Amino acid sequence: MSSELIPVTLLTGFLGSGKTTVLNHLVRQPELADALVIINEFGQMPLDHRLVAHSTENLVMEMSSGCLCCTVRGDLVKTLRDIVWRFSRNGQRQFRRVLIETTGLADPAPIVHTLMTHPQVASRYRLDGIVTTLDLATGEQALNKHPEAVRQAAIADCLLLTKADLVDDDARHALLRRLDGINPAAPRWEARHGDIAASKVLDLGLFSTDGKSPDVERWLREEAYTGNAHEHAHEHHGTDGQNDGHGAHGDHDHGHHHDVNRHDDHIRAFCFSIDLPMREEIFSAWMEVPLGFVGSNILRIKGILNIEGSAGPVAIHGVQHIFHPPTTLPAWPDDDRRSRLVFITQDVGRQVIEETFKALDGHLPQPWEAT
Ligand SMILES: Nc1nc2c(ncn2[C@@H]2O[C@H](COP(=O)(O)OP(=O)(O)OP(=O)(O)O)[C@@H](O)[C@H]2O)c(=O)[nH]1
Repeated sequence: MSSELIPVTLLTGFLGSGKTTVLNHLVRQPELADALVIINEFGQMPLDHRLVAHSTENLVMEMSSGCLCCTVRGDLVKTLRDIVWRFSRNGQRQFRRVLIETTGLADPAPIVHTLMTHPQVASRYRLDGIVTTLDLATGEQALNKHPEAVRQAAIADCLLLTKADLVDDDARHALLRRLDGINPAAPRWEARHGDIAASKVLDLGLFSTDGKSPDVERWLREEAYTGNAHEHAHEHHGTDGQNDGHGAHGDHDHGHHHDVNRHDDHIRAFCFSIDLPMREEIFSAWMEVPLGFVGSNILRIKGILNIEGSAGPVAIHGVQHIFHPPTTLPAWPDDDRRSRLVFITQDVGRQVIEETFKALDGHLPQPWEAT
């Protein structure tokens, strides 16, 4: 069962955005005393933690198939396999969760796919969440210049805004507004000199280590996607204390300048619902058709589905065109039995996805309306 797999947190973020500084703070906290950290072999900063393993990441990957995201990270598979016995004492595993720090330049998708699909990895681990650091001082520049910085932000389950000490409110607001377009649902927290509570970055998935029932509402946050790509509800849901980065962008000003070269102007974030239970074959075909065409342009999909004959909702979760094995949840979170899906894509509008569904099923999915 998914809740029994070892949770893995992926810490990603652009070069120099503060990943190692955050990691050093995290590992000092009791929640992470039994977390094993996998860091890149080339990382220069030492980590003061008893459970550390190293992995290699090839910065340049040559792909004959042309699909970078489908590269299986053989080195990571080996590391994830080996740590289970390397960090065992008297047959007892010494860690309960894993944190992986990626290199700043790497597209994290191959790592995500390795975690989700490699049989030896997926049978033992589950992706708990993708945490992306974004430097408040230079984040806008990184988003302008580097498409991988936009992708890292778009696929995040949680955004850590670092170097808050270096910026004024105007700069902070400008970056937050851009993030409304790139990733409207991920909670945002500010981290000064790496200071962030571990609880903010752990248990971001449907399952928590304490065995609580899945919190679908918090996980899906479809209400944050209402409206089109650049008209999201500015829904804030961080409440407690100094690291809450949400309060800072409560205005509804969408008057940012649209530069045609901005990578994030290609990002679309939307959601929709489907009223009637759907046949599993329809859903599978729907996923295959659009994904066959636009594969790597779909950055993130999450959803709960009402599949005919299934006792509970089926949770799906994909990064690009690779899906975590669907999980049937024990119960619906409320009386609403519609299937609900959220998408973050690059250059693929809602219409493309809707029309493909209509072609298979005969009617259009409905734009989501929060009830
Ligand atoms: N002023 C300030 N500096 C910070 C903060 N967080 C990190 N830094 C500095 O920013 C630099 C880069 O931080 P790292 O933690 O090494 O960033 P990284 O993302 O791990 O870097 P790479 O591994 O090279 O991608 C270091 O000099 C840190 O001391 C912060 O909140 N405020």
